Amino acid sequence: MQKTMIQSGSDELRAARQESRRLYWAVAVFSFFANLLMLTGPIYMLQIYDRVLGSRSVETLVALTVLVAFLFGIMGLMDYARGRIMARVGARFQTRLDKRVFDAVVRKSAVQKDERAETGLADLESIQRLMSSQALIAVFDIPWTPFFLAAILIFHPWLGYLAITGGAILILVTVINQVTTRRPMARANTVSHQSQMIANQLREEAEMVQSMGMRDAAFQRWQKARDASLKESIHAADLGGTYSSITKTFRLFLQSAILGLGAYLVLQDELTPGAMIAASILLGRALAPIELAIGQWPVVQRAVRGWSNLEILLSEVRPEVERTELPKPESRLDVVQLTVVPPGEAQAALRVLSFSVQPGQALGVIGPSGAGKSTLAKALTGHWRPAGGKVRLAGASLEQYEPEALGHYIGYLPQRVQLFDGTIAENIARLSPDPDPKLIVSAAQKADAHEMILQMPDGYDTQISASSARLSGGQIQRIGLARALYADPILLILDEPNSNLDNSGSEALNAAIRNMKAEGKSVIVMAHRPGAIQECDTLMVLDNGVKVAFGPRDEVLRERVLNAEQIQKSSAPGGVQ
Ligand SMILES: Nc1ncnc2c1ncn2[C@@H]1O[C@H](COP(=O)(O)OP(=O)(O)OP(=O)(O)O)[C@@H](O)[C@H]1O
Repeated sequence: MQKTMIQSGSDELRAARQESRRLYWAVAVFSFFANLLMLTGPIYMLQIYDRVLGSRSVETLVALTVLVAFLFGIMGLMDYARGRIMARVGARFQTRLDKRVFDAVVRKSAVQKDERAETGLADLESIQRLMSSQALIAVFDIPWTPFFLAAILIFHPWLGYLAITGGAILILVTVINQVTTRRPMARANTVSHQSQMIANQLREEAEMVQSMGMRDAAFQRWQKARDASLKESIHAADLGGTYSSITKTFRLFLQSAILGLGAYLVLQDELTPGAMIAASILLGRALAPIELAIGQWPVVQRAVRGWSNLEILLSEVRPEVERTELPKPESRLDVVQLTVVPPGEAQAALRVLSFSVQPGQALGVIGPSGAGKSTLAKALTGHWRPAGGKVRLAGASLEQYEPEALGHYIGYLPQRVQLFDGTIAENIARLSPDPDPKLIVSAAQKADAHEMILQMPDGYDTQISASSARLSGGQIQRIGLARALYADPILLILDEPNSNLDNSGSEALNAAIRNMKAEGKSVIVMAHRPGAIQECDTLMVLDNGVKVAFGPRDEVLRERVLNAEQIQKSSAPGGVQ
């Protein structure tokens, strides 16, 4: 994606980060004092070797040690305080963006399966982890590295040169580490995510996998992805581990080397023993943040990847604009020259389709498989945006309504009903945190699900799972219908509503449609089975995304029967040419 195109997402992330500006300053101040107090150790050593050992004064030793203990105590407190602040900076960043990223993930996934949307929430968490990690604290310590190196330089130029060269080598290793491990780590992450996805899908469809004897084949498929993931992560871990071992060993060697060089300079009378020890401690301090950054590199890289994914996701899914609240509309639907192209497809699934549904009317939409019925349902619920034309509800196009409100005005029963982990009541109430029991029961009664629910072990409070293992297809469809009716919609869109219903279920469905009509509301039914269009006043026939017939139900049906007879006659031997 072009840099300019991800600008808005990038701005949003930066703005969220900027909100903790004051806390960063606080961390910087604490880091200043913590690092300043880091000098306690070297100064203590200087005093011990060059003063106490020379004067043999126990009082000085005790006084110095008490002072040092106090200063180390303060340093510990500073370090503890900045750690706590950074943990809160990370938490604040995540909380600030949780809703925005969650909305973007849901909105993006509702339209199309998208890898960035799949990892969106984990991406946000990875940034939070980095913000709360030692790696970010190291960022506040790194500016002190030159300062510590300069202090060594003051003790003796040779020691300074050795320290600077050592530091430069470590930084070089860090950069090489960054460059060489970025790709393998990203790859390891992608394949691990893929294998996880395969496992999830197989688990969700466990019943089918088991009953169709697919377990071995499924295992092999998963194992292939798992092996690839393992191979990549071993490769990434090997690389990362190599760099971390090199730096660790090199740093230890450097610490001895500086002591060796210091001892040589002491022998040459160019340095005091205290300065030799102090230089070694200072070197350790100077290089600690670099080593820490290398050790925490996977956290850094994951967060960097998370940041750039979120930049793109948030740029693609812009924040919802504030809309002027419209009154609850009357149930008049006008579809004008509607063209819909399914996401990721080049070809339109619905082409220049126009029709109207008046309050109190029910429209049936029929047509062969792939004709565009479900596509129409998705466009009418505002789920898929039109590539051309408009869908108007009481004169206003769907985009003018606030999406949450639109979800209440339009009740939708999708072709494949998916329930959530929770009670039946919570499912009917669309997971509302403040459900209305009267509305739940009334919706269930309208969907003829009330008696069925009462027969469940805990009635409305029966726990069901997303896989709906304890419910039959028809029961799921009835609960789905109750859910569609819960918010007292003015327009009901039913996609193959009776595919799993028995006779009494179909009758209840027709009663619900009749009820809606009597209340002056409208209904659109996408159907294969004639039972579902029994209550429809008008009928539309779709074929290959185009309206081929529209009119009063019986007229359209008669015409179709006549057409079919004519086609039959014409194809019969000796028929019309
Ligand atoms: N999510 C999608 N992504 C890409 N193309 C899609 C998607 N959903 C539907 N299509 C395409 O749109 C066209 C219409 O499909 P649609 O599901 O609307 O048909 P339908 O009339 O509901 O069929 P059925 O009666 O079998 O449910 C088909 O060619 C299909 O391939």
